[in-house]
Order: sequence, then structure tokens, then C-alpha cells
Amino acid sequence: MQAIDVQQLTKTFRVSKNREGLSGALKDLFHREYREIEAVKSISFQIPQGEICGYIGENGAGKSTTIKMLTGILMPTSGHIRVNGFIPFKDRERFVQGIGVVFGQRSQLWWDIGVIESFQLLKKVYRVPEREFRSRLDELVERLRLGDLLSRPVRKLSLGQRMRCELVASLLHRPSILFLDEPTIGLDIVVKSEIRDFLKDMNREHGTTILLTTHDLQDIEALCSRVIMLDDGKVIYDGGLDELKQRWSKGKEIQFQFGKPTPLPLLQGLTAGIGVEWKAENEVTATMWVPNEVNVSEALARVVGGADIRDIKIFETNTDDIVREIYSSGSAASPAVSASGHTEEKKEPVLR
Ligand SMILES: Nc1ncnc2c1ncn2[C@@H]1O[C@H](COP(=O)(O)OP(=O)(O)OP(=O)(O)O)[C@@H](O)[C@H]1O
Repeated sequence: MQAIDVQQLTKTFRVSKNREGLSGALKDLFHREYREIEAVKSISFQIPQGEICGYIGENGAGKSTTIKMLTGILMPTSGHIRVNGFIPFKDRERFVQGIGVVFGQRSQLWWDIGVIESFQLLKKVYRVPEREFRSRLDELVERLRLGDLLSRPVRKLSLGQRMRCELVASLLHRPSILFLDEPTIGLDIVVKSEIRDFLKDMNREHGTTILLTTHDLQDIEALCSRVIMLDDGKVIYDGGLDELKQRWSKGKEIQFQFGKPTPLPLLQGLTAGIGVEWKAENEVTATMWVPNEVNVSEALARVVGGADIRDIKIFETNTDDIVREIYSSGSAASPAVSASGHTEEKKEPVLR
């Protein structure tokens, strides 16, 4: 059974139009006009148990709307969803026992009471037996170093402390699927990396399936082997992160540190005719841009054979650059390949 199975899922919001001016407002009183916003447009994907999948897209692409449908908060306009075998908006009570949710911008903890009291309330909501609750709480508190925070009211926690508590709250009932909507938003680099390590451990030790929505592509790099990319309500990429990089990356930068001053014309002469470009950083450091179509070992061999090299660093194009490029280029994608390795029908990208 797939952890998440989504077929031709669509969500259309109906919003009222506000006419301008006093006469417009009066007209609205008697006859409202509506327009439709198609936030999610017939998307399909499956996520097997135990996978960490990134769900990315620009503002307004439809990510949160999808997560809300997957967690049963919103009802789809059309299409089918199964999460852990349940239809989320129907079988609410049994369905929520199997999922955990963290919305980075919204808290599931009670603001004015101690963190531990919030956890106790959630234990009741999810009907977790006392012994199980204790052992799970001990494990999570130790892992996320929450010991000192448990008696503090949530309003007195820093954002990083609160987010660690939110994660505990979402995992107390041992859900098999975790939905994370911007879990690292606004956090400093240390807390971000703590949270990423924690999620990796949860996935490895308990096989927790994670669907992660984020604008922070470092989250994706650190956690996800697969990414689903959304644009204007449609899936425009579904596949491996490495494949995404290979497909979209235009080349590599290779930085050389030389043992003595090495002028650019000498380096350009060594690599003449193979299509690389040089940039001097200083007298003893230069960077060679190697487009994908150029053979890297040939380019390297030419430099190694003619210059005194102390150090070499290779920089791949990073995910941030690639994703920015995809959103801004409007380039056509090749057929989307699902994580299962099956080539799906061509998803026409509408990239703006
Ligand atoms: N309750 C709603 N009523 C009307 N329109 C909505 C509602 N919720 C979302 N939308 C619209 O649906 C589209 C998708 O919004 P959604 O919040 O899913 O995008 P998102 O990818 O999560 O964006 P962000 O990264 O900014 O959170 C947007 O055009 C948004 O304005």
C-alpha cells in the first residue's frame, strides 16, 4: 500500500468579487459576483511508505492547498486521495491517528499553558496509553533536548524551541506519515540543521514517511531523495533530486590553486578549442567553467599537464540555482519520471 496516493486531484476556490466604490458595494449587497481560483489542477502522485519527499513551488503554486487536502482540512473539488488507505476528509477520527502535521506558521500548542500540559492534552486527543506516551515522550525530549522547556508556557519559547516542541507534539502518537509545511521557516542555521538531523533519524529508525513543503532548498538537499515540483497548480517535475540536477545543471566550475602566478592567456592556451571559459580570481587562483557537453577529464588533463597545481575544487550547480532557473526559464521538461522509475505521460510544464 502506498502511504499517499493522489489521483487527478483538483481544488477550486470560489471567491466573491468586490466591486469598486459605494455603488459597487451596494450592488454587491444585492447581487454578489464570484470568480473561481483553480489552486490545484488535476495532480497525481504516489509516495511509498518510508520516503522523504520534497514538495516545492513558488508562492501560490498550490502546495499548502494540497497539504490541507491530504490532511483532511480541505475537501477536494474533484479527484481521489488515499493517505494510509483512508480518505482524509471522511474517516477523520481514525485517519488522524496515523498522521502528524507541523505548519511552521501556525502552532498546535496552547499558548498560555506549559509545554508538557499541551503534550498531555494531545495524549488525550490521540488516546495514547500512558506507558506508551511516557516512553515516546522520553525518547523525543532527549533527542530534541527539551528537558528544561517542558514546564514553560509556549509564549515564552523562542521560535527554535517552539518548533522543536511542535515536532514532538506531532509525533507523540507515533504517526507513520508526517506532513511538514515550512518547518524551518525563520530558524537560524543551527536549529535548522538540528531539525534536519532529527527528521532523518525519525525516518531511518521508525520508517516515518515525510512530505515536506519548503522554500528552503537546503532542507530538500539535506533530506529528500525525491522532489515534486509544482507550478501554477500543476506538477511540473516528479523525480530524483540528482536527476533534477543532472537534467538542469549547465555545467561545473573547477577552481585551481596554482603553485606560482599563472596568467589567464596561458590557461586559455592549454584548453584552447574545447569550449571552457576562464576567470582569474587572483594571480594564483583561477576558475574554469566547464559546460556539460565538455569532457571534464579532458579539460582537467590539459590543465594538469601544463600548470603547477596545488589544489583543485569542483563546484556543482546548486539546487537553488537550478530551481530558480526552472521557474524563470520556461524551458520544456522531458517526460516526468516517477520515483518508482516509471516514465509517466509528458507533463507539459507551464513555467513562468
Ligand atoms: N481559502 C482560499 N480561498 C481562496 N483562494 C485561496 C485559498 N487558499 C489558497 N488560495 C489561492 O490558491 C492558490 C494556491 O495557494 P497555496 O496557499 O496553496 O499556495 P502555496 O504554494 O502554498 O503558496 P505559499 O508558498 O505562498 O504558501 C493561490 O492563488 C491562493 O491565493
